[in-house]
Amino acid sequence: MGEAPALLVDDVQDGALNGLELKNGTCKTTATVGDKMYVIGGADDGTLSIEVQIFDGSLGEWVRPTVRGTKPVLCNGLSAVPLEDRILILKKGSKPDDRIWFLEIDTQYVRQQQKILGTEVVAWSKGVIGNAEKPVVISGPSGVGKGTLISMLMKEFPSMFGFSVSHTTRAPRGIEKDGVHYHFTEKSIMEKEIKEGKFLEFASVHGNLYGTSVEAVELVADAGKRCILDIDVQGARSVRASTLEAIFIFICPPSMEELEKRLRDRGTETEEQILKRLRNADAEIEQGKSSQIFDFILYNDNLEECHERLKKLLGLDGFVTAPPISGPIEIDLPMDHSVSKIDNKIIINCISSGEKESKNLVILDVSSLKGGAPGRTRGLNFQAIGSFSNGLNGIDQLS
Ligand SMILES: Nc1nc2c(ncn2[C@@H]2O[C@H](COP(=O)(O)OP(=O)(O)O)[C@@H](O)[C@H]2O)c(=O)[nH]1
Ligand SMILES: Nc1ncnc2c1ncn2[C@@H]1O[C@H](COP(=O)(O)OP(=O)(O)O)[C@@H](O)[C@H]1O
Repeated sequence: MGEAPALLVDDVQDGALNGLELKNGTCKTTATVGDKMYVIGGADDGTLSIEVQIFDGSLGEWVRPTVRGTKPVLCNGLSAVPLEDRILILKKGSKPDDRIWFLEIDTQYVRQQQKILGTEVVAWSKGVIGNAEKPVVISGPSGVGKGTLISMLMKEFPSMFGFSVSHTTRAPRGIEKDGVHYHFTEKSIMEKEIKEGKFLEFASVHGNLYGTSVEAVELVADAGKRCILDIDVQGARSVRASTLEAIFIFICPPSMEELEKRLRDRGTETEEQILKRLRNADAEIEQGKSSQIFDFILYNDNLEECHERLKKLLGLDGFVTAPPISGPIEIDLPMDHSVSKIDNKIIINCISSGEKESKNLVILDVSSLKGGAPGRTRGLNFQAIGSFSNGLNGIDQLS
């Protein structure tokens, strides 16, 4: 707190209004919300990601907040539009799927993090047009067949589903590969990363630490796929309480005897580990059936039948290959644009200077935002209004 700012207050006050770019060489923009002015942009130390500093007018000092989420990488310019609890950031000259970001300043997640850390917190979340398919959370006791069912689904629909690769402190089994089945890690490293906010959820299961990193879920979304998470009941509860909207499925064994048989026949655990897993299974099944966490309970008696039922509840029955996934719609934002806001509509006035200079409008509707940090902000809608040569003629169509 109170550290020397990369930019002086006077520079900011002279150089920029809300959302306009500063002209001091490094690409920065500002947004003022209440007493706080957020300076967002490239750090002067050559860091490649977009940094955030806050000038708190009520204290008269600069604050360097704790920044959660994956930071966007630098670009040729930024525009900022303050919304109620977050700031919309438009990146100029970036790839189409990397143009819309949100800097959360007072969302539920940010307030929760502030409470834990006792510091000022902001969080990044990438914006997604429309509603991407919800991730699928699969839980159930050890040996019930979660991994088998997930493999079958991914084999049948390889381009549709992507697996969230968890971190774990347990040792790899014979055929397991680091980075594919799990990120095998050390307890001290994982605990440090948990403190740094890199995990969407984590839990101690059968004596080891397991967790889903925000990055694991984002990598699947980046590949345009629907994310599958294989996590325990505690993890499912944490995800349920987070902003990640998902479908929650609990897999039950037909009987405890059959569960024990499957675990023993799998032959991957020592006797001691098998007994620990069986002891934990009772409580997991009870919680899975009785808690309000799960949307569906599937009994995995006959494997093929269970696979079919899983496909049915994911809307995939009858498909030989996966139905086309409605990929992210991309908006084309030219380098030159100006931004304004009317109610819940962000008006982006694009200027493209070709042979004949033309202008067009893109209207981003932010009235139905869903999700957010840690993870994507979904539910953005947009409308493009055709080229016109002067003024803001098209704007009448908005209000
Ligand atoms: N909370 C949480 N649980 C996980 C995660 N990854 C795996 N698990 C759960 O940890 C438990 C043990 O997993 P694993 O060691 O692979 O054994 P298995 O279930 O017998 O195959 C299972 O209930 C998994 O669903 C994670 O990232 N977070
Ligand atoms: N419906 C089923 N009937 C019989 N064996 C099964 C069934 N589903 C899974 N299995 C077997 O049970 C063992 C445990 O399955 P696995 O997918 O590893 O469970 P989990 O991931 O839930 O720990 C594996 O050897 C698998 O082949």
